[in-house]
Amino acid sequence: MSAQTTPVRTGDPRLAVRSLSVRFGGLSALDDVSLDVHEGEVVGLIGPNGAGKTTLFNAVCGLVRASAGAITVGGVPLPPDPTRLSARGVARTLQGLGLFRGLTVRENVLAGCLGATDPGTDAQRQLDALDLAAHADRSVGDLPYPEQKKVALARALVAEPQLLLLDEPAGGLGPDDIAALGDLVRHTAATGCAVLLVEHHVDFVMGVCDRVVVLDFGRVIATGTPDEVAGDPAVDEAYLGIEVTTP
Ligand SMILES: Nc1ncnc2c1ncn2[C@@H]1O[C@H](COP(=O)(O)OP(=O)(O)OP(=O)(O)O)[C@@H](O)[C@H]1O
Repeated sequence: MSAQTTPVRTGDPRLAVRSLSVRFGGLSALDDVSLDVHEGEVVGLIGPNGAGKTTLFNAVCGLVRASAGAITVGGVPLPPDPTRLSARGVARTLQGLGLFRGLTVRENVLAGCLGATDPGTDAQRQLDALDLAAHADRSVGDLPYPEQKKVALARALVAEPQLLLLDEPAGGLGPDDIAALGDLVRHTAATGCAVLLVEHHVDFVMGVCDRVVVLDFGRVIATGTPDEVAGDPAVDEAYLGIEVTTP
């Protein structure tokens, strides 16, 4: 079977990152990074530890200041204030869980409903959609880890974001939960949401993403469909740890 080729996308991207650089003192965490995520598209952002993936998420969320470059959502520059992101249709999950452990499942989901006109109804709809309703009034810390990951997703999805940033959503999950997660990510994209996904689980990334962007030492070293990226020797060398020899 021939490799997929990158589809030609028309129209403005939902997320546009242009020539973004972020420095921490003398360290260049991101260097001239550009990427797009379109409506209905799932883009994977992969790379070795320390490549700059979380820094890019933090820059999109206004948590770190760029030294150069621009970020727009829906063609409009993001406000520097991270507390206003949900009003701009941006939601994010965190590495690990990032849940309020002292609160119930429902209360955690309600935390994603800031500014909603009917947060109780929205939260219930999302709890039902992710099969969490039976646990709604339990303390979130009492749930098994995969269910807690689902609560974190529910909190991000409840406001029906236009741009969803997922930071290692498959981390700590077994094969069945990862398969269900893949279905959920594809379903979310099918509603028109643009999804940017940071993940170390390569099989998951290759199975769920339309395109993949590979970072190494803060720079984009490859971009394309999963097939294109998987066949790129620079990616094998930098990310998969395979030594590439030339004949
Ligand atoms: N607040 C910070 N202050 C100083 N250096 C930082 C800060 N945040 C990240 N870094 C550095 O920036 C580089 C990129 O880190 P980042 O966390 O974005 O990488 P990553 O690709 O997300 O890694 P991982 O896969 O391990 O999560 C690393 O060298 C890291 O040590």
